[in-house]
Amino acid sequence: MSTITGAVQEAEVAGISAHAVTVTAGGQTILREATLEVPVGKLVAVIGASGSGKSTLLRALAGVLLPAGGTVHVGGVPVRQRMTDVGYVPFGTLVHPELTVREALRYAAELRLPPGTSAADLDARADEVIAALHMGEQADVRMASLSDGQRRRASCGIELVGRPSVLLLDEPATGLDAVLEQRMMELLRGLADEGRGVLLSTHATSSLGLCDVVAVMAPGGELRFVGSPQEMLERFGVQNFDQVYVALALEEPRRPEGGGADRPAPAPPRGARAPRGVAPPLATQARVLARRYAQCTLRNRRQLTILVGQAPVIGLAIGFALPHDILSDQTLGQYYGVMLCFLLLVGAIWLGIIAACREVVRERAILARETAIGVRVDAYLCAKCAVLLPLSAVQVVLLVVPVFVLQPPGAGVSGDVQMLAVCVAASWAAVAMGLWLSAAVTSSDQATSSVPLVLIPQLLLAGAIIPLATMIAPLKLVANLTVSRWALTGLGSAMHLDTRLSGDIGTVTGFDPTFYSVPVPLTIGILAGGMLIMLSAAGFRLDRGLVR
Ligand SMILES: Nc1ncnc2c1ncn2[C@@H]1O[C@H](COP(=O)(O)OP(=O)(O)OP(=O)(O)O)[C@@H](O)[C@H]1O
Repeated sequence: MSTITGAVQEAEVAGISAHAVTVTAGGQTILREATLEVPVGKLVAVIGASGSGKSTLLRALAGVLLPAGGTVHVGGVPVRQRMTDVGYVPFGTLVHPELTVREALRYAAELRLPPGTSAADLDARADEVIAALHMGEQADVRMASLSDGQRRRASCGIELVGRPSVLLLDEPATGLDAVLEQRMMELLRGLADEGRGVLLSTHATSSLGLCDVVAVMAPGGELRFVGSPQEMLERFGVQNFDQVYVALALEEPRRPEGGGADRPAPAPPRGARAPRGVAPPLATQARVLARRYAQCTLRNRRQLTILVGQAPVIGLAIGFALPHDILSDQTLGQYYGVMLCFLLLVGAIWLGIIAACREVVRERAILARETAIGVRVDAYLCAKCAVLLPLSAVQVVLLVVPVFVLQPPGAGVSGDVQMLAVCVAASWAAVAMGLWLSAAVTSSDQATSSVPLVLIPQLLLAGAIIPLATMIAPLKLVANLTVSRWALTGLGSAMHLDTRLSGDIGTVTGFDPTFYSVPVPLTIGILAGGMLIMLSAAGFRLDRGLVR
């Protein structure tokens, strides 16, 4: 049988220990002074009623949640300084459905193994983990096509690739049938026997006999008991593991015992070990993440077709909506010129926001995990931009060309090119806005339903429906901060609307020719600046929002 023993021995291994860890949330204590140790070579299970705090304990141990009190150490060093030593598999699966198992593990290896690891070693590491997980047959199957149990194993493999000395798994057996559950527990037993500390939370009791230690959580976040499976049966006065839940429900709330808070803090081992992991440099991270994102985007054919396909449809709709040859009309053409610019920018902003608004939030859990092992948020956002910006440039070309064919703006080739450039800049700023939105929400549904909140002000404040000159001063100030206002100025300037707008039409509509007399490169520069500001805001939001 393949093992990953050699890999574990290469690194200094150390167990994880929590002392008197307390977690509060929403004004309540959800974990009370929990003390627990997971030494290397041991398999530890945390059981307990739903809502008793098992996941909270794991998150605190994994360092993804900051406890209100107590300490968590790996090899004597605070866990937050040794995140790369801890493999954490939250409930559910942290995988990209578009990738195969081999590809996912290969990317994980690139992000987790030391910089400079050769391509052959990265491949070998992915193969080694596939073999250890007995997933040879599924190695080239996409995650989306795997069963739940197989996906869980693959999630576990993604963490194992980095050779963690501690592995924490939140309910890895939930939803598996009895046979698969037994196999999962045997796999975890094997991983512990190979020399790492393994902790899992579980509701399943049939395989608890495989564990060295069982920790029992009682409602209210109280760690009621820590000991061997046999000691647990004796402590609760029951014959089998299932009955522990019944006995626990009948007990009064009380202070922890066994491994609870009464124990003194475990002394850090002498010569506490330094963190092992050194994350790859920013550029390498950005490259790996961009490759992975591009691969996932290209594989998601239906989504890509919708994104790209809607651009010419919107373009044709704009082109046909305007009356034929109206732009050459001496009077109305000026008004329709403004409308043409407005519709183009609305299309460009729409395409940018829609392409980006779900792209962070849908992999938020993966990002949280990867930032914990050293992936940088700026590398992540660069990778998003490396894919989304070219994609939205293509969309904008497909939007603009039908419009120009059906309604030539009459600004000459250089004017057309400038208009195209402004539309691209507006869509890129909108991509950044979409990424910020995606970073600020917590679900894809929230992202989609929040799009009008950012889009409607862009429509109202552009200066086409309500001319800027007629706005009250505070609104004018806000309008000057919108993408659409500068895109309209840029497009109108490229179309020479300043000279085309006559006083008559201005009197009727409120349009001001000076609004369109800004150099086009300046408007593009302003849009680019806006894009950078919004990307920074997205990065700031992610930096603050991923770890509590
Ligand atoms: N962010 C939060 N804000 C408020 N309460 C929270 C938060 N996270 C968890 N809780 C509460 O803390 C308690 C423990 O939650 P936790 O998810 O750790 O329980 P669990 O034992 O893992 O449950 P299950 O077995 O159902 O997964 C629950 O009552 C939960 O509602």
